[in-house]
Amino acid sequence: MTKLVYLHEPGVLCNLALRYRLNEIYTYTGRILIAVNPFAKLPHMYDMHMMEQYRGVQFGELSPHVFAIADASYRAMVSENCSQSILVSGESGAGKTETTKLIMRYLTFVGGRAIGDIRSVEQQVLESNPLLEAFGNARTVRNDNSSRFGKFVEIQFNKSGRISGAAVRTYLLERSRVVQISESERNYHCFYQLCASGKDADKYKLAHPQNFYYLNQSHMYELEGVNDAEEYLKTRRAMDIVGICFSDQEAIFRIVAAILHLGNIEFSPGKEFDSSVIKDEKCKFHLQMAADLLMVDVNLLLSTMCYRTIKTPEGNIIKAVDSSAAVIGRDTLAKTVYARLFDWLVDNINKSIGQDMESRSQIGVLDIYGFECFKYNSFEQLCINFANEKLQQHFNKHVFKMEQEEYKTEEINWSYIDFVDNQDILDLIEKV
Ligand SMILES: Nc1ncnc2c1ncn2[C@@H]1O[C@H](COP(=O)(O)OP(=O)(O)OP(=O)(O)O)[C@@H](O)[C@H]1O
Repeated sequence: MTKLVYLHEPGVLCNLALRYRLNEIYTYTGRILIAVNPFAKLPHMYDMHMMEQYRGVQFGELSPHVFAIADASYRAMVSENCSQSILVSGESGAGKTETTKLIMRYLTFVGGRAIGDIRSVEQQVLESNPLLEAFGNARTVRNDNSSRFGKFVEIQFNKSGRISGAAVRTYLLERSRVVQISESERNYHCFYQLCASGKDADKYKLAHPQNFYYLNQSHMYELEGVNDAEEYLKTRRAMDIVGICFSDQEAIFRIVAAILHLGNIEFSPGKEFDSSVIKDEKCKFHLQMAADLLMVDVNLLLSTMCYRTIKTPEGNIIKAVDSSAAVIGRDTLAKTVYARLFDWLVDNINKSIGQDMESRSQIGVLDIYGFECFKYNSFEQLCINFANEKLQQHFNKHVFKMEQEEYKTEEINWSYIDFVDNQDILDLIEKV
């Protein structure tokens, strides 16, 4: 890209389109790799032979490839003894998650664990994917399996450059999706999986998703080529693999079911001004189910939604709230419980993969949503766009400065993947 005479948007797009037509999905802009989603399986691009070809080769010598980025990152870590990060950014459906998996595959290839290890870290991280996807992925208008959270996978290495552990950190789970979905989209996969699970669904008094408010705001219930009942079994298997015991698995799905029942609780105005009561018998049933599944007192659960506590220096004042505030309380509870469940799952996955607290250095792969702009944008879009802006500023500062010196290019904003000092990324994430 840097060899273009005029580096402007039409030139960049034309170059990408021409290369794409020649089946060249990767293009460099200096040290940054642009990947165009092929939406087709290209096994020859990622096989063992290809990995062998890129191993240890000077960056830029071979055709642009995601393996070249991973290799340069690995070599920089070994030779400079400094942790690295690879940032994978782009809009929804661009191919970030697939790219992350390819990077991990390559890193395991060059830095595979010592002989004797039964399961590689890549295997372990990949095996935990169905679980993360069941609880953190959903159908959007752009992608049937869109990750609704950011992910930072840290691959840890010992002093001989061998993988010694890994950890997955997640950011910005889209909590609002639990209680609100747009037309043609779905809530998180786990809800539909549980509804389709047969005996387990009966146990928790669940039925078709159209019966639950948190699922029926959009009329999209099924995904093409996906059987939710089978996916449920896969999620259960993934839980077995990461060592979540049967009773914890039961607790997880009790919480998922409780959230669906919570969503069906409606309120009517109470007798007193600005107060609310539960609407009818049907809602009472869902309230009782939610309380039973969460193992909490039913009256206490109701009062957490219909009342609020104001803390004053003189003590707490308990005040009734109107029915619309009670709905907000209900939704907040559902979102918080779900987000905590997700964090708990991530913790368990990390325990199962095993971290090396004494690792010499690490390569972090950040897979994070790109800029978003919808008809209605919420606080989440602000956070996502802010995070992207900060990351881009960082790259513009560190990477483009270097390139400008080298190639005299102008600053452009683009989706990129690249490697930088790992500590910078960690500091940045903390700030964001
Ligand atoms: N390198 C690739 N080769 C073949 N297919 C790909 C590749 N990258 C992406 N795809 C296809 O594109 C789809 C979407 O990719 P992916 O889920 O990685 O996007 P994403 O950027 O992570 O999206 P989101 O932000 O919504 O999670 C994949 O399911 C896959 O079919």
